[in-house]
Amino acid sequence: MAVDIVTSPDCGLLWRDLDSGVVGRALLEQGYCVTGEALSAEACEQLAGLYEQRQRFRSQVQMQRVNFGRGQYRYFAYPLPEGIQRLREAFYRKLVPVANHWAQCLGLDRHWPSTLGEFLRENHLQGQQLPTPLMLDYGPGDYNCLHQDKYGEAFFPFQVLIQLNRPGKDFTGGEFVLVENQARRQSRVMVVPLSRGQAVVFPNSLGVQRSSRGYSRTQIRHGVSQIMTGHRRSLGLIFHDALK
Ligand SMILES: O=C(O)CCC(=O)C(=O)O
Ligand SMILES: [Fe+2]
Repeated sequence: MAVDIVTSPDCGLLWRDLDSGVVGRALLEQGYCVTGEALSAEACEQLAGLYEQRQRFRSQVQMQRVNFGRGQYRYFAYPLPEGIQRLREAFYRKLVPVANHWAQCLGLDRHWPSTLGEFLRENHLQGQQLPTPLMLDYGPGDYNCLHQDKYGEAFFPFQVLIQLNRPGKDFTGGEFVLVENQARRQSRVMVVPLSRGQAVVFPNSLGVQRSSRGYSRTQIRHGVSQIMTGHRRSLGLIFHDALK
């Protein structure tokens, strides 16, 4: 069946298979969670093609100019393409129980509302009104330095990255990586294997480690290793909006 990611998302698989309990356990035990195929090959191609439609984006960043690495990304403008809006809402709904459990483990005085709409209304009242879903575009030699996507006081503790091309075929290198830092410990690196259409759910900034006395906080950063050959595009879903 033909899909049109712009007007109607192809995320039936996601709603069926993405179980909050499974995601929560993977985040705690492994540090991240890779989903099954969140988007079909056709949906990935359509999404990757949106990058050329300049009017869909509010801004563009040349990563080299701001010392973020090498490559380019664009933040979508509101209203988001329908498919991206629905993906963002669907992921939020699945992740919010995990976020609230996370807050309990870490002793954070935070509670996230059950729908993305409510969460964003709160963000907007705090002045975080700019949409943060983005597409990234990398060519040979490009890379994305380790970073955290914080855009103000309001934040959601997880974010999602969807791989839109075929690793090993459309590009080589360009691995998505996470690095965990914990006080008085050496850093731990996680290289996340992703095929086209798969999504990874990962901590936005604060990680959780089980310790003998319960849970402790870690700092998580993410990035992309250098693309060796070909081109790589990805879709990032960040749930909090950004300050103007
Ligand atoms: O291109 C990637 O895989 C990383 C994207 C990223 O930094 C993000 O979605 O926040
Ligand atoms: Fe990022």
